[in-house]
Amino acid sequence: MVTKNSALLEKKLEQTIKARKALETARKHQVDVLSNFAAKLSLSCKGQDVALDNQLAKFRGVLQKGMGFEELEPLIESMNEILKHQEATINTNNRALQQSISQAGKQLQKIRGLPEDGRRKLRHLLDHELSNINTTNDYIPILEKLSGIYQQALQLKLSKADIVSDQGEVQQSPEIANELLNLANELTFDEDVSQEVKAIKNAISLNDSIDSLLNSSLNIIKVIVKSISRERQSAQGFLVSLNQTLEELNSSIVATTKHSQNVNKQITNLNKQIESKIEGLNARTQQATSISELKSLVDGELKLLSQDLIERERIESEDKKALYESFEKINDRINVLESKVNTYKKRLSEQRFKSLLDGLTKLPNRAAFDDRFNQEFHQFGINKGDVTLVVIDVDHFKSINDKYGHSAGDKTLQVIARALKKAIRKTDFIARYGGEEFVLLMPGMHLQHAKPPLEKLRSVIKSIPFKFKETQVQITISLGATQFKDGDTPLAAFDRADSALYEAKNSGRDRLCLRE
Ligand SMILES: Nc1nc2c(ncn2[C@@H]2O[C@H](COP(=O)(O)OP(=O)(O)OP(=O)(O)O)[C@@H](O)[C@H]2O)c(=O)[nH]1
Repeated sequence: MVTKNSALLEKKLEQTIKARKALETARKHQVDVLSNFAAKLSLSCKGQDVALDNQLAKFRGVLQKGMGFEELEPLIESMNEILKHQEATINTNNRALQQSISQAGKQLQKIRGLPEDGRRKLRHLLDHELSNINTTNDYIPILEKLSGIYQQALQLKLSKADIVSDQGEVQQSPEIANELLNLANELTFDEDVSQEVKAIKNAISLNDSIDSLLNSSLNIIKVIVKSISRERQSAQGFLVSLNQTLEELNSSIVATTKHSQNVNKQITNLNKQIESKIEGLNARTQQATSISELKSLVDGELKLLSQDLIERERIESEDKKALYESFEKINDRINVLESKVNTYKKRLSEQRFKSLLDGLTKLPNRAAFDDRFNQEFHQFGINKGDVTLVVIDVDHFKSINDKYGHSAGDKTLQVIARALKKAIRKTDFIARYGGEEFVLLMPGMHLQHAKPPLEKLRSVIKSIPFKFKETQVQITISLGATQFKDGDTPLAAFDRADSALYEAKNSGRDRLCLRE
């Protein structure tokens, strides 16, 4: 019985030992997996904090040796302490990162001419994505997007600035060439500089290397200096002749005054003479004793008196004649003066008119547009009437220049300008903003109502039968429109129309886009 019991006990013991071994093996496996995992996890935390790195290295060493929990516990405690600080540091860093991303984004928003899709992405990123961040990793896609938009902006800037090759030599700069062309377009002081300006424009469009552009800039400055000095000479000439005429006028008046003073003296003397003769006659008539004596006395004195009176009349009539002649002369000189002043006034007003007119298309230029734009904006501030603003840009205009020459490009701009002017209302205002860009102001026109006439404008241009070098060419325009709204600034309104134009360009050109 005892043997049977002990055999049973032995068997149970064996089973228990086996179960315990299986449990230990499973436990060891679990501890190995966990240790491995903890070691990997600790490696991924590496690099955040030196003290934490040291503790983690020790931690991994202890795990590798398979030491007990007693050795791990103090390490875990000190790492916990470090991690607590680490969390606070990460939070502060994240806040700083968020702030700097937001600042960088706002800075980017200020860049003019950023493509519309970049501008939209940026707005979404700043208004929504940036405020929905929970972990540091969430910043990564945002930073990627931001760096993409930065690249776009950088490209935009680079295309505007000088591009220097790896070898250090300055290459082409199409944007500067554009600006110079616009400047050259405004040089329309006198007919005789128009040929020079034409030659400069040709040079700019044929070669936009920095050296050649510098040369063209120099030539533009020379034309300006020449026109200014001619203008100054002409102003000086006018002042000299004005002065001369005034001097002549003055000496005429002085001579006339002197003459009149002389005549006055002569007449006063004669009057005195006549008076004393009358007095003498009076005294002698009282002494006369007979009629015959009285008669001969009066006869003699009257003869003398009448001679004096005739003399006085002669002097007076000569004086009148001299005065009349002198006034005639003065009048002539005043007339000459007046006509000189009028000629100069006319020239000045022509100059002002010309300086507000684009030389090539004869449409108002950018300066004229700025004047009118500010005026309309001011008016809008007072009466809040509808004003639609449209920016119009000729599509692929560069290729016209490239394929058919700059003169063909010029002619195209003239034809388009004429067609645009013809197609708008009398109350609208169109100007050449620069290059192949036009701006249109439509006072009293609501943006939605502007759609049909603007679509018509687009199709009018599209249907012009351009022909270059025997080739029929269709030219299209893209339009971006907006309207003034409360709280606007001229710049904000213009930017809206401009970004609507970008949208029209980016979505295929030959179209109108509206931006409320
Ligand atoms: N003939 C001529 N060309 C001009 C004048 N002013 C600017 N340009 C040219 O206009 C072209 C404008 O080109 P881009 O700004 O690249 O635009 P685009 O070719 O019209 O293309 P999209 O606007 O993108 O459709 C440049 O080649 C300028 O040299 C001008 O007065 N006369």
